[in-house]
Amino acid sequence: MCGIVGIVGHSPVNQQIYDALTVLQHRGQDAAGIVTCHEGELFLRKQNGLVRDVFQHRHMLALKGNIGIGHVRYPTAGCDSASEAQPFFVNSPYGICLGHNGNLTNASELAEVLIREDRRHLNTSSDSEVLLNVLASELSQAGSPRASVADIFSALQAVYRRCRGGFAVVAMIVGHGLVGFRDPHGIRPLVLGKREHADGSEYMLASESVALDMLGFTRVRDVAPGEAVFIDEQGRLYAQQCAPAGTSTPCIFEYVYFARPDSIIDNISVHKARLRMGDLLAEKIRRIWPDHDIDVVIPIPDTSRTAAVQVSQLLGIKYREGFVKNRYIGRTFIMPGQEQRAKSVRSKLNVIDLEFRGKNVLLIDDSIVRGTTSAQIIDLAREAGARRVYFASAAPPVRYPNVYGIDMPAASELVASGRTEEEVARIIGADRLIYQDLTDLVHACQHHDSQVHEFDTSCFSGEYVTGDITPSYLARLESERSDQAKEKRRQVHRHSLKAIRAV
Ligand SMILES: O=P(O)(O)OC[C@H]1O[C@H](OP(=O)(O)OP(=O)(O)O)[C@H](O)[C@@H]1O
Ligand SMILES: NC(=O)CC[C@H](N)C(=O)O
Ligand SMILES: [Mg+2]
Repeated sequence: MCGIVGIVGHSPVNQQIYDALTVLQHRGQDAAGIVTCHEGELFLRKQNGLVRDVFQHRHMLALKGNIGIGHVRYPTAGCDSASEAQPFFVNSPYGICLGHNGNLTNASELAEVLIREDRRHLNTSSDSEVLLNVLASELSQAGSPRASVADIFSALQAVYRRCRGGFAVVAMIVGHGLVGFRDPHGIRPLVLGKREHADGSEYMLASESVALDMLGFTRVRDVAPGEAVFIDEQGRLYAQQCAPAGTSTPCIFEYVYFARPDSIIDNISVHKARLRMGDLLAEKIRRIWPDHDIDVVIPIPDTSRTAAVQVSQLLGIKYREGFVKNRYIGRTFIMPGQEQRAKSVRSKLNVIDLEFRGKNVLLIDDSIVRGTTSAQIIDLAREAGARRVYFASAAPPVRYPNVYGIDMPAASELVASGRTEEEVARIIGADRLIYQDLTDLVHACQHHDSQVHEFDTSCFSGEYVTGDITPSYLARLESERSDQAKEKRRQVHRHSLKAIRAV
């Protein structure tokens, strides 16, 4: 899940985009990039690493201009090399830069057509580079020295006809303006904000509203599924529905784990959704286990805290912080390899023994995906002297791959895939395991003014809203993107780099 941001302002945007990326850092820790434009010239800095490491003072000074876009990356396609950091750039037509959150499900077919028919060159295996080239190819049909707003929207209509999958995009056309668009199902989030300046209105697009809050922009609305917006350099906003409005099905995993709790996505407060997840989980525990013997509810920091507070309150059991998190270690789940993920859990979390000693503890997490966190945490709780260790997940079992921008490509790596809840409990070592029901999760995220009635629940249900996901697609994805396949590619990459240096 990447984070994207774009700003058209009346003063330099470099620091503002940097600040926005720091609050979107939880969406991608592998690479970061910013591109700005000043008097028709582009300034780009991108590299692997966290925002604070990628941009030094000298880079910031060089990022001139009142318009720009930024990206933090968590790879879901291609590889994790710096060459695939975003934003991407193509010089023809007009000069276009693009940052993408999501995953195209027909990227390889598109790449073939781009090379064979559109005569375009692709330099990486990134699906985002494919998306940029589809946009460039369609925009080159405009045929005029400067694309009109109508040309931009008609190019986007063609992009929607060609591209499948999940995508929220910010793009910048040199000397012209900022484009934002979102896939026809609205799987990936994109929100529009506005701020008044002495010289006129300023606009911002971002993955999450928290980035608007930080910069003093007011949340105007979410970009609608299949809609495109264009803001020219003078600060005029244009919007058009470019793909037939389908059913809006935002990714439910944003509410479970990805988004910050202080964000509002599709008019749904992530914080409130997580509170309701806690309420419904507590109700289920009460229903199926009325004579439980839980002494204390303990969250697994960070994301599960909101739900855990509610579980404790509704069950009338005390809440205790039993794990202390090292604030300098990032999110484990979005780290690239299993070895790194497993090591990080232990170095990230430590126990306060006295909260466990002699007690029956109920540990709460927002989700169990590979089981990396839960298995280690349960061991820690036992070592700390817990009598019984129960575990509850605020989300249902994750049994199916995600193909829309979350890197869960291989069913075989998901601890609940093909297993019953009892089997998962045995594997992670829990005395009892309780999962949220999917209908309850959906209820927790819905509310009457949100205008969202359905969600992309594919990793829980195996139902893919784009309708193009076949067993052979999933088999190919697994063979290309499992941890094992990625590690093999990294080795080859390392060797090839050595070979180049040796020459
Ligand atoms: O079953 P797993 O494969 O371990 O994945 C699930 C865990 O990963 C995430 O935590 P993470 O450390 O990434 O982030 P957080 O600090 O926001 O909870 C999530 O909150 C779960 O704790
Ligand atoms: N997590 C994402 O949104 C990833 C975007 C894009 N597919 C990439 O791998 O760079
Ligand atoms: Mg966690």
